[in-house]
Order: sequence, then C-alpha cells, then structure tokens
Amino acid sequence: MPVPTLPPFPDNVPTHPLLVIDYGLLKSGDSEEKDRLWTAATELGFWYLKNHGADEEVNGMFDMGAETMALPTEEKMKFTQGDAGVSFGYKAAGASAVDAEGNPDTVEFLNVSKDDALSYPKPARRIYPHTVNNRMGSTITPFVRKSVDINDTILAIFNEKLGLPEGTLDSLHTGSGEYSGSETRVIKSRAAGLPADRMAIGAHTDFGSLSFLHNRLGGLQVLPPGVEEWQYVRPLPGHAICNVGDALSVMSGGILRSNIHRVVPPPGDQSKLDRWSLVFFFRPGNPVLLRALTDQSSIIADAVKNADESINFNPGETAEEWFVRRVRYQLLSNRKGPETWMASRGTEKGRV
Ligand SMILES: O=C(O)CCC(=O)C(=O)O
Ligand SMILES: [Fe+2]
Repeated sequence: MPVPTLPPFPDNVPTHPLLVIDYGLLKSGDSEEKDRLWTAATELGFWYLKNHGADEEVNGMFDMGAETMALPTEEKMKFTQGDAGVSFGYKAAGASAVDAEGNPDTVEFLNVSKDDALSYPKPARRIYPHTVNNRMGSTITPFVRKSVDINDTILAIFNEKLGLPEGTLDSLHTGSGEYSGSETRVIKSRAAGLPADRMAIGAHTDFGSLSFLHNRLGGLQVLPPGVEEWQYVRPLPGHAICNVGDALSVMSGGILRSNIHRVVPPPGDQSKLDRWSLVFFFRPGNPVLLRALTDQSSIIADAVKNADESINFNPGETAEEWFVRRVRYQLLSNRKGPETWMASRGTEKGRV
C-alpha cells in the first residue's frame, strides 16, 4: 500500500525527547550504546530504536490491520477477545474504560498471539479472521520473529546490567518455551474531532516486559517522572518506540522503569486522519511468578532495600494472572464501579 504524505507533527505542542538507540550497535555489542540503552530504560523507560530492520514487516502489518478493520463489525465480532481477560482477538472501540469513571476508549484493535504466529499453520491459542490467516506466513510470523529477536537482544543486555546469572531473563521469557501473553496488536483510532485531551487509550503502564511500537501520527503521550504535564512523543520515520512494562520493572526491583503513557487524538492537522499503530508486546512465560529477583542479583536486592515501601515487588501473581486481571477489569462489560478500574491497575496504581 503506498504511504500517503501525512500532515506534519506540529511544533507548538509539548513533546518529550527520547534517546535514539541504534539496534545495529546493540547487536554488535557496542558498550557505549548498551550504556545509553540502560540510561533510557532506567530513567524514562522509553527510547527510539533505529536500524531495527523490520520496516518491511511493519508496513505489511499495517496493511493486514487495514484489511482486518475494513471487515464488517459482525465479522470482526466473531473473533472477539470476550470478557474473561483473554487478550487475543478483536476488541471493539468503546469496550474498555479509559479511567475510573468508566469513560469508554475510542480505539479498536486486533491482537494476534505470538504462540499462534510461531506455530502457524497449526493454531496454538485461538483462530482469527481470514485477513489475518491470509497474511500469517508472509507478514505476521516474520514480524513476530523479528520482534522476538530484537526483544531477546535487549533483554540479554538488561540481564547483564542487572548482574543476573547469564540467561536468567531469557529463561523467564522465550527460553522456557512456555506459552505467554506475548502478542502483536494493530490499533485503529478513527478521526472523530474529539477534544485534544480526550483519551483514546487511558493512562497506563504496559502489562508485560517490553513493547516495540510503530506509529505514523502523534497521539502517544508520556508523563515523565517529576513532570505534571502530559508530553507527546513525536513519531520519527523508521524509528520504533520501545518501552519497559510492569513485569520487567517488578523483576528488576524497580530499576527498569515502567512509565505511564496514554493515547489522545493526533495533534494539529494530523487530527483529521485515522490513527494507526502497531505494537509487539513481549511478556514473560505464563507460569512465571512475578517478583523482584533479589536472590539472583545483589544489585536488585539493594534496589528493593532502598525502594519506597509502598511499592509491591511481590504481587503474588503469575505473569498470566497479572495479565488476565489487567485486561479483564478494564473491560466495561465487567465494570461495577471505580473499584473495577482499580482492580485493573498494575505498577501505575497510585501514580495517576
Ligand atoms: O498507539 C500508541 O501509540 C500506543 C499504544 C499503547 O500504549 C498500548 O497499546 O499499550
Ligand atoms: Fe501502552
């Protein structure tokens, strides 16, 4: 699909600069680049990633997303994620809350499980619309493979920096061979002339370990530590936006930062267009108990000792339980009141 010229991201809105990390340098073991990644992941928890080599797959994924979202609602709803807290499948716009008051989100999305992409043509977790099946072998599986490879590389650097025995984080993620909540998501937000601060996706931290995000239009905002005002992250062509999620934050005793972010309509003239984004969410194996790995690293043990006492590094849930709870209680079909929203919270609890 030809990429149309997009209206520029405006210069008169608050933005937050992210460090640009070169994946090629990380792959070749460049120690200065690894240090810069570490700074980005511990201070803000967000960074741009260039030279990731997945542009072609990313474009194909956006095409798959466009083909899927163009299906009649009735067809998409045959593949709904349901309301039990299983994420894979289709979520209609307005099905999730964006805040404690229960205001609805404005995005529709489709999640494809990493396990399904890697076991293709054999289904592992669920079935999908034909627009997904048609592109599994040509687009989705290659995108998921590349995304996993990139995230494994980043994880190995964190493992080293955290002073963990070699392969520890890997064994809690892909190395175990367990099914996981890892998935890729294509998100569509219809241009609707809504106010600039109307949340399309509510303020949240990501549920898993690492997110590999691709967007064309603005709308993603972060709340950096110590700052009161939401700041946009400017999309840069060919640059992915990567961030740390709750699972890695807990495992690292809070050293790796799972930062709060949200999505609002694209700013300026960009608001006239539908907004598309694509994420690969990398998550621990389902049975992994979420906890700070204090017994495997003195660096993590010290971090927990010095951390604010209100932070719970032992939530007593597996990665799967954490994930299911967060998805389930965000859905408006499960809502009883503000307590349902609170039940959906992760490490952002008390921070917004
Ligand atoms: O669409 C975006 O830019 C970000 C999406 C996001 O934060 C999420 O799906 O968790
Ligand atoms: Fe997110």
